[in-house]
Amino acid sequence: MSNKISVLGAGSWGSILASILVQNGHDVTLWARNTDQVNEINQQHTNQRYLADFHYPINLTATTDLTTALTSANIILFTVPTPAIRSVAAQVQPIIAQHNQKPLIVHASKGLEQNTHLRISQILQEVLGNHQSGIVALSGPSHAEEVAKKDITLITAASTDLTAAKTVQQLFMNDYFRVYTNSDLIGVELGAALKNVIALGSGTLAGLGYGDNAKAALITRGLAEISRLGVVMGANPLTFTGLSGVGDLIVTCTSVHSRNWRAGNQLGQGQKLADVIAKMGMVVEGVKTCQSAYELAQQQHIDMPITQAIYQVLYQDADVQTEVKQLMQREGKAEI
Ligand SMILES: NC(=O)c1ccc[n+]([C@@H]2O[C@H](COP(=O)([O-])OP(=O)(O)OC[C@H]3O[C@@H](n4cnc5c(N)ncnc54)[C@H](O)[C@@H]3O)[C@@H](O)[C@H]2O)c1
Ligand SMILES: O=P(O)(O)OC[C@H](O)CO
Repeated sequence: MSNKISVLGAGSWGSILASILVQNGHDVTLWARNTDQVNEINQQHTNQRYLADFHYPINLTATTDLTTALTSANIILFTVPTPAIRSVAAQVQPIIAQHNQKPLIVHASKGLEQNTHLRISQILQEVLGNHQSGIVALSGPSHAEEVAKKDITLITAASTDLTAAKTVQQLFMNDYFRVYTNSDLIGVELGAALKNVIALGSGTLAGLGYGDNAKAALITRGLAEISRLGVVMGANPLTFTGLSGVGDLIVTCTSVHSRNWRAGNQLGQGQKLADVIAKMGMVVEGVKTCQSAYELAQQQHIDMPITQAIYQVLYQDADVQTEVKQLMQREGKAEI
């Protein structure tokens, strides 16, 4: 069955997810705020700033007009960075309030809101109000650059409403993109958000010249602290052994495609955070989410030493090498 899908946000992830949906036979409109970018997608079928040299399906159309993008959409996919979710949802809300049927709300973003510490589905629920079916989070190890090449990619569609998760699974499944379902929305969203913080740390270690032992140690102990916070927040600990947990942690902590890893790498080489972010020109979600994760850990009295060290570097101008030393010199502990 063909669906009418509105994809909000035309960065690397939104534009490639929109392409998959078009390839899978759906009627897709991509919404972006930048006119030049929309013209480029519609006329050249490229999006050079975000996915250089990739050609989008010719029947993928883009618009800067949100009302046009949302017209008769039965599914809305949010793919803007976390800090933009609330403002974009606030623009969507009055438009879909006029629709006879409530669209299914899906998001593919990875982060926690600053100050409120809310997960993305919570922000969407707050702004859009109750929906007939639950909000679905799409998450897992998936760099757009590899999906563009149709490399094999496996992700998870998570919702408290399994029917909604299965609908999203069917939308995206094809011979290179395989989607599982998961009812643990909290665990999937927390795994997605918190892995970006650990990936900043992994890049930093590489920038400082540490090797594979250090990387494996960081991934493993990073997973331990993600799970500790996740369980207190209501997640199923098993979710962190899945695609949105260890799967995404591995890819983001080891891939040169990762903006979070690359940002950390540059910090480890001594560059300033503001310069790193300015040069990236794309979202580095881990930076803002680190502050939320740090504050949540403080509030919940959860031991998250790696997140704390990264917070000190990002927000308190702490010396990176000193933070690594301090992590290593903590008192001996039991592993589990
Ligand atoms: N890139 C990937 O491979 C990938 C994979 C999985 C998940 N994600 C997640 O998807 C989300 C988006 O990432 P991305 O890589 O597409 O980011 P990006 O930086 O490539 O693009 C972000 C897009 O959002 C737009 N945008 C930003 N603020 C906006 C606002 N207020 N209103 C309207 N548009 C706005 C930007 O103009 C840009 O087009 C992030 O949460 C990221 O963690 C990315
Ligand atoms: O490039 P990053 O670091 O934002 O990571 C992108 C995806 O989340 C990887 O699964």
